[in-house]
Amino acid sequence: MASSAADCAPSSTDTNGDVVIKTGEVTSKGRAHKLMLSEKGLRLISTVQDKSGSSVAPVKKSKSTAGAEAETQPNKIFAVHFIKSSPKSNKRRCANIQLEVTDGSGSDVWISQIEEKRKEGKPQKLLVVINPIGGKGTAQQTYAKQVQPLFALAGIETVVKVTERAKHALDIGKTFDTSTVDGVVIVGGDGLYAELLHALVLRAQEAAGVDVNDPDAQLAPLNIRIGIVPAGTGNGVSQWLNGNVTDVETATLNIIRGETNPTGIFSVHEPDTMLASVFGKKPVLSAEIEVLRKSPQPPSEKAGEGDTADAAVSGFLAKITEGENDRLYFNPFGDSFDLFLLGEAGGFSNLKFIFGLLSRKKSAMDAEFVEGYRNIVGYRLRILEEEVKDEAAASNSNMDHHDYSRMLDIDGELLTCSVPHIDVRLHAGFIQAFSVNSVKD
Ligand SMILES: Nc1ncnc2c1ncn2[C@@H]1O[C@H](COP(=O)(O)OP(=O)(O)OP(=O)(O)O)[C@@H](O)[C@H]1O
Repeated sequence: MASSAADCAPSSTDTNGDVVIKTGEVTSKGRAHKLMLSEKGLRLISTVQDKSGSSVAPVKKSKSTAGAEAETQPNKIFAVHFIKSSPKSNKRRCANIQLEVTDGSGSDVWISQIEEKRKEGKPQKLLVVINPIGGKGTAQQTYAKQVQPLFALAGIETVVKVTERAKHALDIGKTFDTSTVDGVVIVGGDGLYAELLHALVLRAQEAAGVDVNDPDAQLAPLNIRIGIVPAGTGNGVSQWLNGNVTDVETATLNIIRGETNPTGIFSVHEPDTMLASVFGKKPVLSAEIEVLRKSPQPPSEKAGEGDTADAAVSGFLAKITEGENDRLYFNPFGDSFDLFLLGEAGGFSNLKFIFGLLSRKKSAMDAEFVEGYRNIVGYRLRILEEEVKDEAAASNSNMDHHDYSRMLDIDGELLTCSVPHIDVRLHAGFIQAFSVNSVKD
């Protein structure tokens, strides 16, 4: 019978001083290792060295021998799914390793003890919201083939909802009893994520009596963990949260691992109304800007002189960290953000900048027409209605300048302001997102 971690009294500590729960002998691809489960997790330590210092294969069994043993002995083979990091690229990727127990014990004991350890503070039950038409339209198949099997292996129970129409996620977020689950996971793109989050944020504020239309209101916390499995087109949020990759299995394992990091959201307001709460946004308009900085000024105070600029036609914001090797990192975990306004450089230069930014090239930031406001917590845009500078908009016969100047493109979704100014605020660390914080400072 498989024992639990509680049955196994810790008897020693490892070299890092962490309490060891269980050790044993295993082989992987014929090489011998010591397997150690400690308070910090699982470690595989190579035990046999050849003259050159690399591991050798001390155990070789014919297939028939292994088969015969399997009939008479407890199951010895098990697989461990894990995430490995690449120090060079700073990317995280999932991997798995097959281990064979060689010390006479069975794999069941290992599986149950690793599971016991994994479960501490980890999600047991999740709401999964799938957008069947996001991205390539294969989110349901992706979930069935790659996500659900890993959740099942980890013993995670799921409540699955497939969206039936646009904005359905808003209704799910408004009505689903989130106290019955340990987290909400979306299988879709940034749009679905923003919709569900928006509904959950509004609901939490309503319950706490917070006036969401006040840009400077302190939002009530969202007491539910959020995760995202990439199945959209852009998948920017998933990339930022999951160690710079848009890989389905890595995202799924991050959710199973249960690590969460406090992650910021933005709210976008026009006077008296909260238009959206989103992860990032790209306003497309001509405007004056007033930037809000964090302390020493309280967030509601205006920025000092010199922080007001005008004539931006579009902007992009995120907290951007410059790493090694011409790399940029988008950091959703910071307590401030950087706003970049794109001047009138022409479509190609703007596109080149955005492409460089999305490809995370540090050199993209050198473009002369980019005006950066670093370490800010919010801003106000006053839209210059008489100075719409986008020729495409000006030549669009279905839309006059007034309509266009009040239109916001928020992650691909168009919203129209009823008055010509908006407020944008960062709510730093507002949600607990299943994620790895792989951003280099
Ligand atoms: N069943 C559905 N039918 C039609 N539209 C839907 C349905 N489910 C969700 N949507 C809409 O799909 C839109 C986009 O979804 P999602 O973000 O998942 O994918 P995407 O746009 O391809 O990816 P990304 O936002 O990362 O670029 C959302 O605005 C949502 O309202």
